[in-house]
Amino acid sequence: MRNFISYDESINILNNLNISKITTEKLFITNAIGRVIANDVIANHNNPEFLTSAMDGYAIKFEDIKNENIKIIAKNPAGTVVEMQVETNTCIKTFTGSLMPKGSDTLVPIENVEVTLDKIKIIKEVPFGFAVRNIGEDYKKDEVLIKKGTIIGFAEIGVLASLNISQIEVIINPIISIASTGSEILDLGETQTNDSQIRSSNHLTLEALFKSNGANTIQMGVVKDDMDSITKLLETALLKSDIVVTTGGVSVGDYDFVQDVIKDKLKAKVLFHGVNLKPGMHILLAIKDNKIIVALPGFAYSSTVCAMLYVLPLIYKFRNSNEKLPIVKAKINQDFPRFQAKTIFTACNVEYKNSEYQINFDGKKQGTSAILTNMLESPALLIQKENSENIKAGDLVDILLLNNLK
Ligand SMILES: Nc1nc2c(c(=O)[nH]1)N[C@H]1C(S)=C(S)[C@@H](COP(=O)(O)OP(=O)(O)OC[C@H]3O[C@@H](n4cnc5c(N)ncnc54)[C@H](O)[C@@H]3O)O[C@H]1N2
Ligand code: MOO
Repeated sequence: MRNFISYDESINILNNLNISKITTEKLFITNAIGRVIANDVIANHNNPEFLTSAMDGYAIKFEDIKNENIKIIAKNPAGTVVEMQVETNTCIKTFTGSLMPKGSDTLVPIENVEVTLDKIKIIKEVPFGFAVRNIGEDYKKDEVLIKKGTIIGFAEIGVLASLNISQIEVIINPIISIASTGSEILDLGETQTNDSQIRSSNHLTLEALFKSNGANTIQMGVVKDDMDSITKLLETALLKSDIVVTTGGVSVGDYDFVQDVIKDKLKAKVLFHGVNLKPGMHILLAIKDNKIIVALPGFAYSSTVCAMLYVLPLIYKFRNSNEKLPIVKAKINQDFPRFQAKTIFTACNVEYKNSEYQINFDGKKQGTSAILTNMLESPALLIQKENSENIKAGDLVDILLLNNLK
């Protein structure tokens, strides 16, 4: 008899896995978008380095703010360093991005002055230090600007560029091989020869999910319920990848061979097979030659949910990143009793309204774990833990935001 462990225990086992192989490569910054940075990025200068004008106007000494007769002694375009110094009764015309001239402390915008020949009269006062960007306004020397483990996006690229860093060291993404098993499943374009055959969606759903969440994927396609074919496929996949993910063949049927291949043919170390979880109770996690095998159930909703719960955290581990599954609180619109003594993930709709996430089940189909269409549009998964209370309308519940994983 199979020993079903709790969901929390299965996640603990996953979290305790040691990933020895974390390797890095150097990339030009815009080729590193979506990758995880391997080291902290520390500012080697203040930005700006000098007092800098934030508007077009006249650099003055603040003591002259009520002076109606200030002489313009020079112009100070951005990109130049003006030699002259602002003294009492004088100003220097200064532009956005120009350094503030020596002696000045305040910038009076063009709109606030009347100019007559080479003199200005301030018609609208500004406070001391107006429109002057302080040294280190954006960042200070020695500040940690980007922490290791961060995923590189547009803001990181901009900050790296401002530091004159063209190449960065990033973690090499894990390689995941994906295969779907089942004698009834057909790959795209394969000719259907009898009514029991269905199109395989799992191998492509998972490829998409893993690719958009930081893995390199090897698509192994579909394989029939045949011990030798499954063994060969897994052996090849293990050679090429860090993680192998299969779907189907892990339940109790006569043709559920994936579990037998993993246990008896490959003699992999099984960490668990069976979790008190809905969907995905038959999930199997094993290790073979330091490679991880995740055998997911065949149903489309089950395999997708389990891939999110177990494989995405493995990707985060391999990338040494600070990513986490996007679990947030939401207000539920109806009572929701827990119908099984399991941890249950139920598809719902989510929207952000009145400063909170709100969920409902409008249009969600009920039936088996085969229903993948419940994950279309604006989906989330309601999480009910194994020993949680029945949920009441208006309660704040935990949900997993699915569109953040697209
Ligand atoms: N007597 C029992 N029967 C079942 C149990 C059980 O405990 N006792 N568990 C049920 C649950 S829960 C699940 S989940 C499934 C898991 O079974 P398998 O992992 O062995 O998966 P299969 O039997 O191969 O397939 C299940 C279902 O999914 C369809 N499928 C398979 N592959 C794909 C694919 N690539 N794309 C789309 N759909 C796929 C397949 O046709 C089946 O309908 O077992 C239950 N039975
Ligand atoms: O545990 Mo199965 O994956 O619900 O349908």
